[in-house]
Amino acid sequence: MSVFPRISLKPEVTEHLRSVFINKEVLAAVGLQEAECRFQKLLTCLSHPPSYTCVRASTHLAPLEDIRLSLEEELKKQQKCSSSGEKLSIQIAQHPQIKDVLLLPVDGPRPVEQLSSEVVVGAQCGSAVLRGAHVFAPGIIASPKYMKAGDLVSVFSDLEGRCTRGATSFQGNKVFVGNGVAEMDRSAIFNAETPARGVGVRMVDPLFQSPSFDGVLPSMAFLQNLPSVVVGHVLGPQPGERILDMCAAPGGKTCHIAALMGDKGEVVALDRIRNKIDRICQNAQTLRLQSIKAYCFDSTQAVSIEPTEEYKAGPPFPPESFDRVLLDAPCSGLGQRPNMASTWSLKEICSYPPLQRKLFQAAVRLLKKGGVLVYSTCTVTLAENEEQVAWALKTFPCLTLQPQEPHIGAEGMPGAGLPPEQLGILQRFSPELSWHSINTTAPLSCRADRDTIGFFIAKFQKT
Ligand SMILES: C[S@@+](CC[C@H](N)C(=O)[O-])C[C@H]1O[C@@H](n2cnc3c(N)ncnc32)[C@H](O)[C@@H]1O
Repeated sequence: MSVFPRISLKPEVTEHLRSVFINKEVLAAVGLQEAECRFQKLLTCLSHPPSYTCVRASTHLAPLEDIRLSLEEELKKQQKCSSSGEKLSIQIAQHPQIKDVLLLPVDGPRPVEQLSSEVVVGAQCGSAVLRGAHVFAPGIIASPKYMKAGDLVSVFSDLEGRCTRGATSFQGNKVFVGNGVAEMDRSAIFNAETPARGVGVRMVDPLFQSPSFDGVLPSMAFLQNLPSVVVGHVLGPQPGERILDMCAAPGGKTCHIAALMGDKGEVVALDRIRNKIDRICQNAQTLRLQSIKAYCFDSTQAVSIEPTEEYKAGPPFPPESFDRVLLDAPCSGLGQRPNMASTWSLKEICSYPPLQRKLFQAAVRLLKKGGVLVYSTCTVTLAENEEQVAWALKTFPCLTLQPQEPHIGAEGMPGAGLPPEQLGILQRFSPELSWHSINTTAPLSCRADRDTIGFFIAKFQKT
C-alpha cells in the first residue's frame, strides 16, 4: 500500500529517468501505457521500504536452522525487554533457493497516531527507521525545546535537508515515520562538548515495524539486501581461490565471498576511502573470517605497471592475478529503498559511467583467463547497467556473458541494443514490475524476490 508520495527528484533527473524507462526498445516491447505505468510505479515504490527484512546467515559457522532458531529466541527476548505494548509475531522464513538467507516480515504501514512533540531526523536516518532502526543521536536535527529523556515523541524525516541543526520545530517537507521514547535530553544532543552518540530515540511505535538488529547475534546474522546476497552466489567463489573485491566497503559482499569459500583462500578487498577500510576489517572480525585482506587503494590503479612483477600481498597486482573479480561499482544508487528524496543533479548521476568503465578495464586485466567477473550496481539507469554490458562486450572480445545462478530477479531492460538472449541472462531486480500486485499476506518466500531494492547483476567469463 502506498503511504508516501513518489520519490522527489530534480525535474531534470525525473525527465532523464522517464526517457530511460520509456525508451524506444521498451516502447516497442510493451507500449506507451505500460511503460509509463512502470515508470510511475518505480517512483512510488522507491519511496517505500520493502515488505521484509533480509538477513544473511553465517552458515560458515552454524547450520541455517540453528541460526534461525537462535534469532527467533533473541528477537523474542528483545520483545520482552521492549516497553512497547504491542508484540510482533516473529516468523522467520528461509528463502526457497538461497541457502544462507533468512527473511523477516515488516509490518506496515501501521495506524500510528502523531503526537505534538516532534523530533526531526535527516533523510538517511528516516530511511533507516523505516527499515527497523532506532534513531541514533547524530541523526537528530531538531527536537522540542524542553525534550527530556523518557519523553514520548513523534519522529519525522526531513526530506530535503532543509531543517536547521538544533531547531526546535520544522515546518518544511517532512514525513512521519513513527513514535519513540527519547533516551537523551535535548541538551545532551545539541549542547554537549563532544557529539552525542548512541540511541537518541528508541522507536516504540514505528510506522513500519520490523525487529531491530542492533547487537543481535552479530556473528550469525548480517543485514543485507537480497540482491546483494545473490551477487555472492552468482560470483560462485570456491575454496582455495584468490578473489578480488574492487569496491568493497563496508564489506558485506567481501564477507559473504569469504564465507562461501569456507574462509579458505584469499579475498582481497580494496576501497578508495581510508576510514571505510576499518569497517571491512570490523565486519570480517565480527563474522570470524580470516581470509580477507583489506587495503585502501584506488582500484582504477590496481594493475601494476611493471608487467613482470610477481604477485605480492597488497596492490597493485600483476595482470591475471585473480580467479574471480567482483566489481560492485560505485553508482548513482537510485535503486535504494526507501528513498523519498534525492537532491542529486543530472550531472552527478551521469558522472558514474566513466568511472565504472575505468574500474571495469582494471577488472578485466586483473582477471585470469577462464576467470569470472561479476559487475553489479544498486541503480536503475541503463547507462550504468545494460549500456555498460553492451560497451564491455564490444570493448573486450575476450569476455562472454554468462547465465547466473540463482536467477531470481527479472531480465535486463531493453534500450541498450542487447539481443533478447543476452538480456535474458542479465539479472535486473525491478520492484516496479510487481508494485501493487504484491500480496503482502502471501508467504514471504513467494514475494521476497520481487519486492527488493532496484539492483543489477551481470556475469562475464574471460576466455
Ligand atoms: C556500492 S559501494 C560498495 C559496497 C560493498 N561492495 C558492499 O557490498 O558492502 C561502492 C564503494 O566503492 C568505493 N569506491 C569508489 N571509487 C573507488 C575506486 N576508484 N577504487 C576503489 N573503491 C572505490 C566507495 O568508497 C564505496 O565504498
